[in-house]
Amino acid sequence: MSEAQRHRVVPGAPLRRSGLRFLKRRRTVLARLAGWSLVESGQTFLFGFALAHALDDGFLRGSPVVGAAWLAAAAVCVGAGAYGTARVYGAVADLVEPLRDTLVRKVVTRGLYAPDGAAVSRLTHQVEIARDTFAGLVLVSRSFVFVTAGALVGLCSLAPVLLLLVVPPLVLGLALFAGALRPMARRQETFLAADEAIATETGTAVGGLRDITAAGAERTVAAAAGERFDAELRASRALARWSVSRVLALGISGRLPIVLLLLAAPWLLGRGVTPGALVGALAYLTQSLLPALQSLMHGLGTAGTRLGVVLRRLTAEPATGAAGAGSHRTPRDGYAVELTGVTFAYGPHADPVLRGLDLTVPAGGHLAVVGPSGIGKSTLAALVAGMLEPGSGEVRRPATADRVLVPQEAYVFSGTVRENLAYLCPGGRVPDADLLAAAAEIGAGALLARLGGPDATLAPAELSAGERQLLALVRAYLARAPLIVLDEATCHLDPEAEARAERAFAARPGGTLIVVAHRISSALRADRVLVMDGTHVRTGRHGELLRRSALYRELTGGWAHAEPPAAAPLQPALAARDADGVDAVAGTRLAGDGGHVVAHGPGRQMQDAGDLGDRGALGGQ
Ligand SMILES: Nc1ncnc2c1ncn2[C@@H]1O[C@H](COP(=O)(O)OP(=O)(O)OP(=O)(O)O)[C@@H](O)[C@H]1O
Repeated sequence: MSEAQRHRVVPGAPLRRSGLRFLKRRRTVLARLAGWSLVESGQTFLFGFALAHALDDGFLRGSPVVGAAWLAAAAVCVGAGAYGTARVYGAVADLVEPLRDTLVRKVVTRGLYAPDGAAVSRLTHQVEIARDTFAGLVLVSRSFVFVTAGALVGLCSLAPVLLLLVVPPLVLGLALFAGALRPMARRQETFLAADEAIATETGTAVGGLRDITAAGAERTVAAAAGERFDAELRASRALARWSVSRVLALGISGRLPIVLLLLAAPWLLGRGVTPGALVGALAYLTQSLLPALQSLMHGLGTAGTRLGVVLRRLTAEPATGAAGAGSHRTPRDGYAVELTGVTFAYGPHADPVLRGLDLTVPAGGHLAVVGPSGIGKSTLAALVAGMLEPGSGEVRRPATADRVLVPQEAYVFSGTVRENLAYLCPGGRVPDADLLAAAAEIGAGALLARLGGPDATLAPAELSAGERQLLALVRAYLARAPLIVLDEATCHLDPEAEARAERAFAARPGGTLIVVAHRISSALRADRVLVMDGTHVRTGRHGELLRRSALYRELTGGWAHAEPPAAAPLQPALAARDADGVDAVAGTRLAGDGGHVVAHGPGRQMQDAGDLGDRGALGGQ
């Protein structure tokens, strides 16, 4: 599936709007860029002007010293222009780097909600393409504007009549180019999509060569690949046809004025235009205007289209119906998450991490997931949050906007505290009062004050891992998503801070909380605990599990009573197995459900419990 198919392509208008917003917010940088460009373009103006005066006032009048002085003045201006160019690059960097940050943020966010194999590639490759292309476009279009202005002012100062020969073809050629830009962009986009389709098709074929040969499918695969190549050929021909218009536009706007100037030279000389002015005008046209037009038309025609395509893809929403967000059924009324017969393995030949797992979490529930290291807790969290899709079975989860996963590694980016915290809020905005209240609830009030409040700028590298986690927790809290999944998201906090944050999430009215526990105290706070041990899953209340699950007793440090040390970190991998009432079959099974969560193995009828409390295992055991 190509990128274009995998993601809903955003029409051009929203992209343009966000582009304009991006530029509006950077008015100061743009002003600086314009200022240095003006310095740089001074040399354009002086180049033809000084040449004309060097001839008319100097060399043609037999005063070589005057002529040389004019040329020297032009040379000084070249030095000033070079200084301006150097500063221009600095300003361009200030414009381009924030774009890169914005795109990385978008891609990372989308990667969290709808990851696919190309997410990393988009991040590293396409963001770099976007940044470089954007920088190139800024340089080229800015240079065109200032060089053209410099040349036209120069022509006017030499003899206003010269503009009659230059401006009409220039405008006509630019209009032709502007008209062809959109159809050309569409052809370019089709070409890129066809190119990608070839890469995908051949990549798949190469990866499955053995299977193709074994199945005798060589002809079929070759025919499919052939179709892709034909499609690319058609796309490249269409693109080539439209590229002719670019050559035509360049000819009219850049080369026709030179021809007109030469043809009209006798007439111009007869109307008082000096030979020096003619030479100066020729210099403007050949040395400034034509190269600037060439760069502009090449830059906008190719790089501009490329930038448009890359930006649309980077900012596109995942397509409904594709793998990832959007293609799922939401849970039935009263439930936050429902897993039915879920099997998941990392790769086609790997052993499943989860096999036939059934699990329901009611809306408003608070579930803690415990188990030895590497048993599949994070995998379960990722399946619940929609970061992974099951190999078989079904996960019913809330829509993308209604669920938030907070991973162990907290993501904090350069920007203000407010930008970081409001990041998951609609429009990236939240009233300060809400922001401060959320921070206080989570226990990040002191941190916020120490950082300097919502407007302070964050330097992520200077924050400790715990501070980053606190910020990520506040961000998740502010998102007001009904389902929050904390995957060891508090592991760098001390037990008290962890307890405060978890309680804040659990106390949200109607909010569902799933916590992959780092310390056993997280299990004590939950309504229900899910114990994973690879072959079995047990759920129940803490006290009940202490009685019924040897593994749980091991994990809680061997405490047989209902109150183990609250802050004890969970023990690492254990070989313990539940001894009571467990199937020998490798598969998850219901054991000791207490009501809010149901987990059982394949072949069992799904049972959704009311609160059975200590009445023990559900029927069917
Ligand atoms: N991206 C991956 N590719 C391949 N295998 C993976 C991947 N992520 C996890 N695994 C494997 O899947 C199994 C379950 O991993 P998971 O991270 O879900 O366990 P966990 O219980 O959360 O462990 P921990 O408590 O150490 O975080 C482990 O054997 C792990 O090595």
